[in-house]
Amino acid sequence: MIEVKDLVVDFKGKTILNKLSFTLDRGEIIGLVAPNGTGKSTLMRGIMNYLVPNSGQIEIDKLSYKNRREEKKIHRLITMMPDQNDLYNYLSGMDHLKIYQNMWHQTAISPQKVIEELKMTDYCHKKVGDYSLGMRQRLCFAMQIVANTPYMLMDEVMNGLDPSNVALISQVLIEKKREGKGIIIASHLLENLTVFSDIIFFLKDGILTKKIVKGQAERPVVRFTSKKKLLTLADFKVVCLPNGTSYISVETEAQLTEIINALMTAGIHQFSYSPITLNDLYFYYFE
Ligand SMILES: Nc1ncnc2c1ncn2[C@@H]1O[C@H](COP(=O)(O)OP(=O)(O)OP(=O)(O)O)[C@@H](O)[C@H]1O
Repeated sequence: MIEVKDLVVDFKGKTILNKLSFTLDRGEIIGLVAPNGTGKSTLMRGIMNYLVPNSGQIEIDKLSYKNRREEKKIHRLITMMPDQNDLYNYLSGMDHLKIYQNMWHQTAISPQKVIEELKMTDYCHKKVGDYSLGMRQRLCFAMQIVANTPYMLMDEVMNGLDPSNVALISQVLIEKKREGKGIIIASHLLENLTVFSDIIFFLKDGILTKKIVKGQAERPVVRFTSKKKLLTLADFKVVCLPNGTSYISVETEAQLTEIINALMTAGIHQFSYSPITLNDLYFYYFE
């Protein structure tokens, strides 16, 4: 289990993480959502001990960064997905995978198997300098999958991938979860995060403010767009999002009927009724 307790990170007097706490079990995926520059990478770098937090505790399977020996043990248990800038243009994809296989020889799986699974057979022997953005991204993901550590941190794993590759990597993530991996994924592809995450956290003001749990339906809402900005409708509070959508929360069936009648009376005939979406929640929390 990864346990983060009261983590504080300040940069130049600005508090980025402010007593942030959470736990991650093996066999669980946490999705991390926040606007650019909020602290997602800082949190991951803190968990990897790539930066020294101002205060707080980080434990990984009860090990902590208290000395070099424990740090080495931790880095056999956890990897952060490499960044595209870490790749060597003059080496092939296969070379990179072999380096990772050697470095994490205690846990590593066969690069060949991963290459087939990620459909990289056609290009894995070519030099990385000739790869497209999406090919490089798949290689970074493949490197972490080869290392095969029990815990994996992934910052923007879907960066630059087309929809087929997003679907492919989502499937691999689900498989990894079934194998018992504990994974944290920061992503701006909100709907995609719901495909594999067990819990999605919104990071705001240095803490995890909103927790969305898979299988627990969010409150239902009636969503609509109207030319005129409405603040209320028949005594119901209307929430106007900056993406042009408005919604009204619905608590009972009777309320639903009342809201629909009010919308019709106001000349609004197009609306939908469903649990609030992750996109709507994002705008509600961050705009
Ligand atoms: N080494 C550093 N020194 C000073 N400030 C830093 C440092 N690293 C990050 N920051 C600042 O901390 C804040 C959080 O950065 P971070 O990279 O964690 O954001 P993020 O949520 O991962 O963003 P993105 O979605 O763009 O990747 C930003 O304001 C950034 O400028």
